[in-house]
Amino acid sequence: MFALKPAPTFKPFTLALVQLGQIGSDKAANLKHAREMILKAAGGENNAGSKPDLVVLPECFNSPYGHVHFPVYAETIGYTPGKEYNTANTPSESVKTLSETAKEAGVWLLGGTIPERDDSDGKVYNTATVYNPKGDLVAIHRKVHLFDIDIPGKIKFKESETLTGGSSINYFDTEFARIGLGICYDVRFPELAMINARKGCQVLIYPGAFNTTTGPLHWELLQRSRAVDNQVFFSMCSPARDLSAGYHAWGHSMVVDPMGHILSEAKEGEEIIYAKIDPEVFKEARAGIPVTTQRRFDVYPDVSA
Ligand SMILES: NC(=O)CCC(=O)C(=O)O
Repeated sequence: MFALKPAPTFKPFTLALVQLGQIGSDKAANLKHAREMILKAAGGENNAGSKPDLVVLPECFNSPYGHVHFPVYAETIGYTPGKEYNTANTPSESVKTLSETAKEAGVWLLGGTIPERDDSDGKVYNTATVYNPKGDLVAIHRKVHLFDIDIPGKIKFKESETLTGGSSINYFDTEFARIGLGICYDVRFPELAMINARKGCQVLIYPGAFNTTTGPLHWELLQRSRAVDNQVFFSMCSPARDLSAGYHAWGHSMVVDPMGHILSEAKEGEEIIYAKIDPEVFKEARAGIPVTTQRRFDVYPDVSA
């Protein structure tokens, strides 16, 4: 079992997902647009009725999505988990932009993912970065499971041509919840979500970019499954669909509650969606269907760690 500091008391909060469009080959333009949309999400009118506490961007928001692009757009972050990080001196223009924008907007920001080069090993990762409302970089997650698939006649994709998989499981604490991280294809591996849930995460959020083949089959199914099997809020934030791009993202960013209800869902285009996260729903789900206390680790001890 895990020796951890207790999770923060789960409090109501508002989540905003930015289903970002206009992601092209000009990184500076991508960053500029991302900044505008974060500020819009943080300041604009919304159906949740309050300023969001946490804003989320999609996977690979600063570059086109494809293995040939990752090394070209990769930036060095140099973040060590648990160590203070000075974003004022960061070599990464994406980290600088996200840090400044989180501070300007006064929100927590899960800044989607960017291709990250680790100078210590020269490897490139698909990495999510997280900022508090002061603009401090407080957590990263490197995509653990690389998206290598081949569905004949439909889609072939091989992130491992240029990316390396991360090797840690990550979450961050806010004043309203413990939030577990994953990235896109990571959602297909229930173990990752399960471990974060058992570490006390009440909410799991994965920037993602499914496609028009697997999206209609599994995007909603997997999110509702991870939500229900862990009795947590689960959310994925996609880029908008762009049929002129090399990769056609599915869109449909969504937020699911611990009973499997979809609280909010985008369509295909650029859109900001909001959801009120209510801890009562989490408590009621766990009290009514108490699987979190009914596990039989005596029967399956190999997954009890
Ligand atoms: N970016 C990704 O990891 C895509 C994952 C995906 O589409 C899937 O079907 O899984």
